[in-house]
Amino acid sequence: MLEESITVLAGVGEKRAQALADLGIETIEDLLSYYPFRYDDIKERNLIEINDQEKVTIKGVVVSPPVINRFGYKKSRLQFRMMQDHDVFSVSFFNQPYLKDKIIVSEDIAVYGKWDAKRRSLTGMKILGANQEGEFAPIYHVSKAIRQQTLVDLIKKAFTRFGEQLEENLPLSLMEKYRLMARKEAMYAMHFPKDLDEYHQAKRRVVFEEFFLFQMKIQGLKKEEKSEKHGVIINYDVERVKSFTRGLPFTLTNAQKRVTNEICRDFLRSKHMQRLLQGDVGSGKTVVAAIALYAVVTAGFQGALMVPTEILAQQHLASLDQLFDPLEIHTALLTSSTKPKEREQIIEQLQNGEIDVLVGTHALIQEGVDFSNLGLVITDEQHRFGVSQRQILREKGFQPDVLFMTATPIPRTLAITAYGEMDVSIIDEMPAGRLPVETRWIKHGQLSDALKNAQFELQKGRQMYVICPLIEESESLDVQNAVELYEKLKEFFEPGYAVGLLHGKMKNEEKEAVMQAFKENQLQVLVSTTVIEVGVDVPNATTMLIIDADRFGLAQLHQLRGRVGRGQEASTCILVANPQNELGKERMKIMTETNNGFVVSQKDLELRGPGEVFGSKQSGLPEFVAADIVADANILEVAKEEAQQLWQKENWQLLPEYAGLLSYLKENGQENQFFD
Ligand SMILES: Nc1ncnc2c1ncn2[C@@H]1O[C@H](COP(=O)(O)OP(=O)(O)OP(=O)(O)O)[C@@H](O)[C@H]1O
Repeated sequence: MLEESITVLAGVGEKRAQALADLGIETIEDLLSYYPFRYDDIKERNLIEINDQEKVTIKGVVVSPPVINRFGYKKSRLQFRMMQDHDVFSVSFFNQPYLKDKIIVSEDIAVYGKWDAKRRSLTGMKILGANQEGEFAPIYHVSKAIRQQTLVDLIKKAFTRFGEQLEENLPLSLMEKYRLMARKEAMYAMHFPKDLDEYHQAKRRVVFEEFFLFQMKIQGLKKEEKSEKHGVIINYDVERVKSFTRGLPFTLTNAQKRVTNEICRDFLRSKHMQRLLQGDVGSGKTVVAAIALYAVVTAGFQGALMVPTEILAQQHLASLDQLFDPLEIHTALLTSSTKPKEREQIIEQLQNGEIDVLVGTHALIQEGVDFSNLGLVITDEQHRFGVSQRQILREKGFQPDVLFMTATPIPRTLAITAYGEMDVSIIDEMPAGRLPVETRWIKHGQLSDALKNAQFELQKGRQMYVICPLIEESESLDVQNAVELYEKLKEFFEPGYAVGLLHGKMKNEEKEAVMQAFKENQLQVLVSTTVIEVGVDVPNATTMLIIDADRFGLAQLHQLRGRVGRGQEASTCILVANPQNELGKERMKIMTETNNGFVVSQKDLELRGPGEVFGSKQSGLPEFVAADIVADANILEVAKEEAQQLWQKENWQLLPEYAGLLSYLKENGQENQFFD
């Protein structure tokens, strides 16, 4: 069975299974659909046409026995000579002495490696069987514990044993209409394509399948939601909402008023709200969320606000508590670190309706958390609240209105295509009195001058963030970096000003305590990794210093910069970077030239490509394995239309042509009401 654990494969014990699980591979099906992220071209090449330093596969005959030289304990070089046509050249393999047995004089061999034209030698990376099939070698994301070859072997084994069970899940009519490859062949070819054309065909099929299945779920859910007779109308108390808004510490911007009206209008309709609220960093989305939650409560419903991190959950709760009258609105916080006893109490109070607004991380919609009357779910960016989450709530009997908030401008058509129908509200105006953040780019050598300047700001009673980069390869290096910087800055600023440290490895309570101290101005300088990226709001912080700024993407830099300039004071963002390439320089230049998030995102798209920007978790769009919602937008559009049409067919579920599709959808977690 495809859902079986990978431990059924020979060679996968407990340890290896764990290493595979770390890569997200737990079942046979996971393994079969763990596609390579690129392929090495291993088409055999002729010596004459190869350029210096090119990675190639050369086929020839072995003309000298292999010789091994050892250096030190583990290092070695294995050398032999090969001949192609009448050309003889040398081949070296480093630190792979065990390959010796594969090199037999007078036999044919194919070696993949890097060609050094001057020396006429090949530095070997791999020996390929002389009858290697295909022109491409798949390259996977692997880990220390799982090597490329191990994965390839496992995937091949899994195909041999389970490949026959990969049943077709697309209806024949669609396969014919779009000339799609069969599922089994396509999945195999995604790993081991014979040639480029086969790869393209396989990819097209796999992408179509992903989009089509996704759209089937979305359209199915929509149809179901529409057919519910008792769509909820959230009849909020206009006067109370008005007076709440009047009581805010500031007047709403026109843009905030407009989007609030749009949301409130949705409440009064029985149709479910599915709205995307876009607004640049600091444009005041949180307040709009607060008004929406307040309105829902006045109508006797409960509201939930989901955010990606604990710190943010804490912070949002604190700001809501400040805005709401505690006698009137009862809020609570639920995250994965809420103590069991407290959690129990919260759950009870949710069920009996004592809690009006629940703020939390995704723990909020987990098993065992039941509301008494949930009317609205607001989710922050970076948070997926997709089909399956809606499904979970539906099963609990709720179909709340949903508001997604994001600072990343997702092109409208894209959002609609990806989510089904979605309305979009845009806050295109900053609160009055905001001064644009001045952004400067300096080199590392100028850092101490920048710190001295920053000190003037601190003297005025302001605060400062210092961001050190995330080192993706290693979380511990990351922490080490942050700690070193923290020590240095402590030396520089203390005793006059207190310096705090925040990084991903700290316990949640520690993080909260540091954040709280910074909010209360007990700390004036906060050294942090990117954990503060989204949503942190300390208006008194006016300086943001980003170390090695060229290592961040533009959208991320803009998010970080958005942490300052949130009050009435002039703020500065200093990018410290010695970029190694043009792209890095270009990024620094753009940041110093514009403060507009929409422009930054547009440039980010141009420089990094859509896959990087929208394929990433940041946009809050659904994630796909092989498909890319921007690059494959045409296929997405077609898949959406096809899914829509199919759902319009009366009882398509009963027709034999769709048996494969239906059983696939059922087996993949969609065995809920709307397919029965
Ligand atoms: N109309 C307004 N007038 C003055 N200040 C405002 C207004 N709206 C919001 N603010 C303040 O501006 C700051 C930023 O608002 P908020 O945190 O809601 O922004 P956001 O859009 O959620 O930003 P981010 O995407 O960075 O989280 C807050 O300190 C908030 O109190």
